Amino acid sequence: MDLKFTKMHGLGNDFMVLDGIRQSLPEDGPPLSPEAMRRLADRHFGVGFDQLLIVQPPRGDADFRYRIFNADGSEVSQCGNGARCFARFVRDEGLTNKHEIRVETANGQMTLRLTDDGLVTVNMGPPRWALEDIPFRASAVADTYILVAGQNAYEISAVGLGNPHCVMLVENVDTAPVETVGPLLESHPDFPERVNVGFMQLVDRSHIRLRVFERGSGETLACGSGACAAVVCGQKRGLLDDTVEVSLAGGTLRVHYDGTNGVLMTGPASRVYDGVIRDTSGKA
Ligand SMILES: N[C@H](CCC[C@H](N)C(=O)O)C(=O)O
Repeated sequence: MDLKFTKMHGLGNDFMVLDGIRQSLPEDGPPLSPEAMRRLADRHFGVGFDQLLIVQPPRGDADFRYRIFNADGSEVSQCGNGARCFARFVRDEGLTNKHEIRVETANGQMTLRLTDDGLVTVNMGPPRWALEDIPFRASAVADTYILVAGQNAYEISAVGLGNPHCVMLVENVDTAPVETVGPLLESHPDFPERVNVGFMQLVDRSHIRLRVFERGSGETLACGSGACAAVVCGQKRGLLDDTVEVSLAGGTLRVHYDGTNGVLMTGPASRVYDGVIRDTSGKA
């Protein structure tokens, strides 16, 4: 079965986008076997991607259904950079002529707005601080927690943006222990569904630098939900203003949250090429 796809990225966080409207994909469950997805995610044996995104017809009153799989084959319910690419894809493909698009995810609805400057603003919904909504095992909700891992203790904040995030402050992201502490905390037992791990450097009250070790994909060049998580955690600690520029390895996102409505994330969405998978067994 040939499978058409489009390769896209949001600030270098890259995606394989499958059109589940004009080609038939399973209504639920993975579109391919987890081993086939992992193979296709490989940057030598496959297409190479951080996440696989699926565009599907809505089940309720939204415009589309939006599903997300990490490079390790795990299905998740949020991807901020992917949401911008989703909006760009459905517009470019003529699947909608709307500028404001409502998508349903496993976590509820999100609104994506394409603006005339070619950027996309995603309303990521409100931050979830309740422990069971992250999910995170702690004795009570707090601004920061001490997470013991290996021989060390780390001061982190924890928040849900439709997916779980922990965020720590670092002096300089360039020297942050992302490669070692990232995987250690990603699978920490206090995060029963694992967690995305953000390393945040404060530049000033309206500018941070950020690196994210993503659950199920490793360090990425950018993480949209991670940028939102870092900003709201910084705000909760009284360190950041309502609108913050987030500088990531792949570029800059703008995040706005003033305690009302939802967390608004604005940035670009790029289309790279279209392709066809001839062999979806994952053995090619
Ligand atoms: N790795 C994430 C999903 C992708 C998030 C990221 N690519 C974004 O832009 O938000 C998770 O397992 O929750």
